[in-house]
Amino acid sequence: MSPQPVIELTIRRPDDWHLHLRDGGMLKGVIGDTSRHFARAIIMPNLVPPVVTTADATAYRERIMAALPKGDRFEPLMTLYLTEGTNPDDVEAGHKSGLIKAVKLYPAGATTNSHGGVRNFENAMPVLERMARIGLPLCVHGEVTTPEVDIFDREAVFIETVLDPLRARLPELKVTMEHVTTKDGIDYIKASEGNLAGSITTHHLIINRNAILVGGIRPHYYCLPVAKRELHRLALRGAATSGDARFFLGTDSAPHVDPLKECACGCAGIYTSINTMSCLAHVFEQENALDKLEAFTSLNGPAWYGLPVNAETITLRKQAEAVTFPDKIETEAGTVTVFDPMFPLHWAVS
Ligand SMILES: NC(=O)N[C@@H](CC(=O)O)C(=O)O
Ligand SMILES: [Zn+2]
Ligand SMILES: [Zn+2]
Repeated sequence: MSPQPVIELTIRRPDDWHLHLRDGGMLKGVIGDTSRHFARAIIMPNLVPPVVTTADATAYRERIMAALPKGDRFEPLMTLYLTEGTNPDDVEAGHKSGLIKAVKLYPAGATTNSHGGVRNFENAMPVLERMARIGLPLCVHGEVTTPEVDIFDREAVFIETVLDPLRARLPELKVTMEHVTTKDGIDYIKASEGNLAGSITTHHLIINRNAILVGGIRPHYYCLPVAKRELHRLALRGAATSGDARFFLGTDSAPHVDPLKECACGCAGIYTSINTMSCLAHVFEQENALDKLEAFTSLNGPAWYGLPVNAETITLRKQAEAVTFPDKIETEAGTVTVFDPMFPLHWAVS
């Protein structure tokens, strides 16, 4: 028998444009899984209490750097959590200092730790106007929270009733639609004239909503926005593997300890930092688009955020034996279940 051909792919070192690192023992337990492969990441500010001011972000950045494994090089790109009381001058000063790379909009009640988010958008307009003026991107969790709107429709309704009117009012504002999960979101971004881009997670390229509900309720596939129908997954895959510069990776890796996932009211979030690059190589190979992986993970994001691409590279190698990842990782905060893509992975990062 002839040996299996080795397929190798060298790409610029990737970045993660949407990441939850948490704090304390969880931060220490998960950061190495990101810094192993990724050079930079947009750090989500939904801590308890949230990262609201430039001073909060400065202190959080220091805690992240202190938790980084020795010898790893990693740059956290800090964000601020938009509240109705956010001070535009503080945002501008944080941006000018180089610390703040984006401001994050959570509609109040939309997701984990979003109760301090925005209820009345009028109250956030002064900050949004300032951001439009200084070119600071707004990252949005794009879901409405209206109880009458079905959870599977919340992204589409957000685009129509919140995002589109906001963009019409502030055309200069740069908006990143975070973790796009629907064909509606993909089509909206593709139809935009500019100032709009979208991040796509690893898991939404792999699972549809069956993963959560078929054969039993599976809390480790529950995240927000919730995974949608197959047609939406296919639209996401098409966009991610197209090379279109408006789409880039934001893993939304969102660790919660198992007891908070496996209970009567489980938290939303999927932990993918550790096996994301292997999963993505698999997906891009399935789509015959390995030549577009670098654009998605390493080129389109920096271009959107106005940052240089990474000088270093990583090499992905396809091997005959499956690459194994732990089912769970142990952190000082507790055990975290790792995303199971439900197929064997053969791509290893060397
Ligand atoms: N994606 C998730 O399901 N959860 C995120 C919040 C978020 O990104 O909406 C979290 O912080 O746990
Ligand atoms: Zn979100
Ligand atoms: Zn997130």
